[in-house]
Amino acid sequence: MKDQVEPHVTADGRRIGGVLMDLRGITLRFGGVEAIKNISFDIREGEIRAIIGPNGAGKSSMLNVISGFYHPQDGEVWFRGAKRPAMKPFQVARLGIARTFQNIALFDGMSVLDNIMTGRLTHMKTGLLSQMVWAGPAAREEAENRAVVERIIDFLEIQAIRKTPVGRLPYGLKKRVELARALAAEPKLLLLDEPMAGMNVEEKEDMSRFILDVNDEFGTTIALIEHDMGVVMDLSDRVVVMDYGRKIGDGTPAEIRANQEVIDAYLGVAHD
Ligand SMILES: Nc1ncnc2c1ncn2[C@@H]1O[C@H](COP(=O)(O)OP(=O)(O)OP(=O)(O)O)[C@@H](O)[C@H]1O
Repeated sequence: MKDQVEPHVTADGRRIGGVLMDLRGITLRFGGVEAIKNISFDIREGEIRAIIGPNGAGKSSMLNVISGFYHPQDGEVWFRGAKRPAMKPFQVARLGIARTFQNIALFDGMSVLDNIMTGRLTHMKTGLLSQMVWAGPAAREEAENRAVVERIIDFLEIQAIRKTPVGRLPYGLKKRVELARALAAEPKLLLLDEPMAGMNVEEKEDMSRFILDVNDEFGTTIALIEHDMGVVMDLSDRVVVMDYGRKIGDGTPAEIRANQEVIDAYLGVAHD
């Protein structure tokens, strides 16, 4: 379906724009293991893009290339029309790419609010010292940061737990706080590493709704890895399928469902 890769408005009224991230011929090796084999695909502005594949296919490695945790031996990463040089993850974050992790990475002893505030660090310009003495620019910046965070807390419906230490929260809410922290960075591209892993049906429904709302309301482009096939097919505009480090499918959920190589490699095989 050629028209799906041109800028267009989706059936539900969302605007999909030009290429935001372009991965060109990415190859990543760990010693003798080729985790990613010459893979190319793009992520378009405003879309929800899924990366799927059986265990060990190379999905996490690909997400780690996108977020700057891994540097591919071959290939190019283009972001917002420019070739991205090898960067440290915090530099990639400053470009406007935020992520969540497969295993929740929050500070258990800190409140929900403070955890989400850490997501603003990439935006902070004033030094720690001026923040401590509450000097003018620092106070203004703090107020701006608080405003962004408060909006996200409202949006994700976590007002009631804002003061609660994260360690005391049930799993589904921790995942939501992690999403909130990533959103606090106001990313152009949000990377979600198995956002539904370990969730019950109700929690999955909530998380799906929030992902769709974030994309719709903030216009955030989202790339996600997810094992739950129903969720992937419902949420995504386009899906990349990996198997043994290769790309074996790339298209709309309907195209992926009809792709024989994908069915053989993945969909027909019970997972987990
Ligand atoms: N840090 C590493 N060092 C060595 N080998 C690695 C490393 N990370 C991944 N690999 C290997 O690269 C391949 C792809 O792994 P990766 O974790 O990216 O797959 P995945 O599709 O995310 O799998 P899963 O669904 O199980 O999380 C595997 O063979 C894995 O063993």
